[in-house]
Amino acid sequence: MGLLSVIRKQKRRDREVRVLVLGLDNAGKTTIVRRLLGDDEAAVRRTAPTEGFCIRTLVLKGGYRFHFWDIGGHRALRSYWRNYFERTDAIIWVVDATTPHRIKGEAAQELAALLSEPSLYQVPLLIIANKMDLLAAEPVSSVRKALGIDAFCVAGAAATIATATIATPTSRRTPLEANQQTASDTMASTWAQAWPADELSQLDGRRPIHVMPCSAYTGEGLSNALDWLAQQAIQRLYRFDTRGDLRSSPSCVLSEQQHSVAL
Ligand SMILES: Nc1nc2c(ncn2[C@@H]2O[C@H](COP(=O)(O)OP(=O)(O)OP(=O)(O)O)[C@@H](O)[C@H]2O)c(=O)[nH]1
Ligand SMILES: [Mg+2]
Repeated sequence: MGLLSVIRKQKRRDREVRVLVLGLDNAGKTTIVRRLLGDDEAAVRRTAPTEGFCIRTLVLKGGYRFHFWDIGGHRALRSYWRNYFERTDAIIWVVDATTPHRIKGEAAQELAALLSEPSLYQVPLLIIANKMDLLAAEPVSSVRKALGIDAFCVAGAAATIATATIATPTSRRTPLEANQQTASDTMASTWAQAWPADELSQLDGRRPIHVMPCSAYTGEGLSNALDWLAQQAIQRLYRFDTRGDLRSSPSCVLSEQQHSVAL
């Protein structure tokens, strides 16, 4: 039995899932993790740049322990990212949707490097287009385009991609979002169909990628994002479990632990 198989077997027994939360500095990684963990409003809204990393653990229904490794995204820290790649079960890549220039340049480059990592091959990737509460936020379709995700498919990087949208209040819509109003409203009512069951059974040998618009401030979109991630990660590690108990929602959170380390 290979080492990977041994590790997988152990993880399955322990129901441990390791999730790397990566992205450029100021993207909103720590805010997202705090929102997911249900921290109080003051803690969610008052973050400081992460100097090293912080591990937060969510226990989801079914006893699955999701360890979120929130790692600092400042340029000086990025060379340390690879120290955490080993035994990763899922990646959350966060972008600040109000910074199209950074998404197209720095973020796209870092993401491309990440996806070419052999140790992360086949690891599910959730891309969060964050800060959708702000008027300056680009629509998720533009974020996806700027990141160059489609090119990974064309280049044969074997990805399955789905994109979802959230319905932004009309008063807060950017001109671009307003143009997409009809499509956006339709998608918002079909969240559950964003990743059909068929898709899950076809993922062997490929990397599932999902692009989700969210606001860590309001929490909008995050529950659905976690839901997708949980299903992908668990399906990958524990493929014999049923999907019935994987539907995550805040009520599925049973406990949490915290551990921080500065580099
Ligand atoms: N308006 C708005 N601001 C946000 C949102 N998420 C995060 N922010 C703000 O963006 C800034 C950066 O957030 P962090 O969560 O610290 O960013 P980070 O990605 O962890 O940054 P590093 O730790 O430096 O890598 C903070 O001022 C947050 O309050 C959001 O959804 N909406
Ligand atoms: Mg941080």
